[in-house]
Amino acid sequence: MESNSRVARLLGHLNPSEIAQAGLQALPTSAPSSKKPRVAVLGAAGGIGQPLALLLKASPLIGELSLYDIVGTEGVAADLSHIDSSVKVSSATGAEKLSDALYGCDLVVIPAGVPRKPGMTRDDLFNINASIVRDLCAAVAKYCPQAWVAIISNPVNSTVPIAAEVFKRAGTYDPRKLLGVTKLDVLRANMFIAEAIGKAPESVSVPVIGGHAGVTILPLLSQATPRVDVSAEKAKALTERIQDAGTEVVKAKAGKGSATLSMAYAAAKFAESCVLALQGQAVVECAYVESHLTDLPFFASQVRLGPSGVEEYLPLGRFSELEAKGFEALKSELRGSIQKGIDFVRKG
Ligand SMILES: NC(=O)c1ccc[n+]([C@@H]2O[C@H](COP(=O)([O-])OP(=O)(O)OC[C@H]3O[C@@H](n4cnc5c(N)ncnc54)[C@H](O)[C@@H]3O)[C@@H](O)[C@H]2O)c1
Ligand SMILES: O=C(O)C[C@H](O)C(=O)O
Repeated sequence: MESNSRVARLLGHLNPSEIAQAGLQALPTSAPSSKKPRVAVLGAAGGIGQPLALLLKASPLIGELSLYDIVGTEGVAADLSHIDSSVKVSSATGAEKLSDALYGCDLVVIPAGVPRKPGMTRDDLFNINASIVRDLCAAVAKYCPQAWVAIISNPVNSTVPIAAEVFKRAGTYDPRKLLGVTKLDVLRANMFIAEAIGKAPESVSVPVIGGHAGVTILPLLSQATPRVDVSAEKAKALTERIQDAGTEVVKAKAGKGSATLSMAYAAAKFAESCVLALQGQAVVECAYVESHLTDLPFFASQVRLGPSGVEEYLPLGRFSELEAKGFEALKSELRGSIQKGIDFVRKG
């Protein structure tokens, strides 16, 4: 699996004809599946979990929705099960029922864990959320080792490396199927830029790279569609607003948690992209994944998803001066957060 993972990363830099010219063989890709998938939400009774479950229950792409939490799952499932959509809803509560929740899942979405309060950083959540993600991923490795795993729980910069280590230990690690969810950063970038340039948000697309915390969130305004023609000062202000957007919500909620509704929307869209990819469509998303695009072992960038998971890493492209500075500035924090996650599993 490890050598597969290295080849996958190498192949991520090459297009199919370069792969052929180099005499390399692409990794075996999974066949697309026509079956509507079974999707699990772990942390389904929470602030994100509930609206996410609602959006997935309403999705025509999902076959079964498996809801899991340590408390309150049955009520959420009973409520959702009255909605007249074909998605079958099941629920499981407590660690002894986790296996029931995970069996047969194609995609596992994890928003389990505590959210920030004003004055906290995402890293302040590490002490509680690291072990939650570790234990849930250990169960994924046991009960649905083939599933794609999308991690929302913060600090994402560390929880994704934690999940990778857990899967490596279990011998089930496939880096193409482990995705840190950074789509909310993209939605925010699209929205704030749309407001700034007077365009419809639906027509705006801004790649966001790096990680998911403060300065590690790096929106690439210079690569946005349509072109963003603003002063350097305005570009800096917009970049900082996107980087601080999570904190903006934490402050506004004044002790009652962090972004839940926008996150649920972002996660539902992301989950649908994963499902479309599983079914054979090529979909491009920004996600925080194991990567060799930079010298950081995990990095968020645009990736092309297909039936096997991440099938191509899109190039980072040319940076503006502001972005080049931002890229240098994010490296040490992101590297530290990645190492903290790895050490938690290796030394913990
Ligand atoms: N990636 C992102 O962009 C992003 C955005 C917003 C929030 N988040 C993060 O998502 C996480 C959840 O946020 P929230 O607002 O939904 O919090 P919440 O407290 O409202 O909900 C969390 C849920 O997780 C459950 N839970 C706790 N331990 C569990 C376990 N071992 N197994 C299963 N479920 C468990 C809780 O019972 C609760 O229902 C936080 O860590 C938050 O920082 C990430
Ligand atoms: O800011 C937070 O703590 C939650 C989330 O990471 C966000 O970006 O909204």
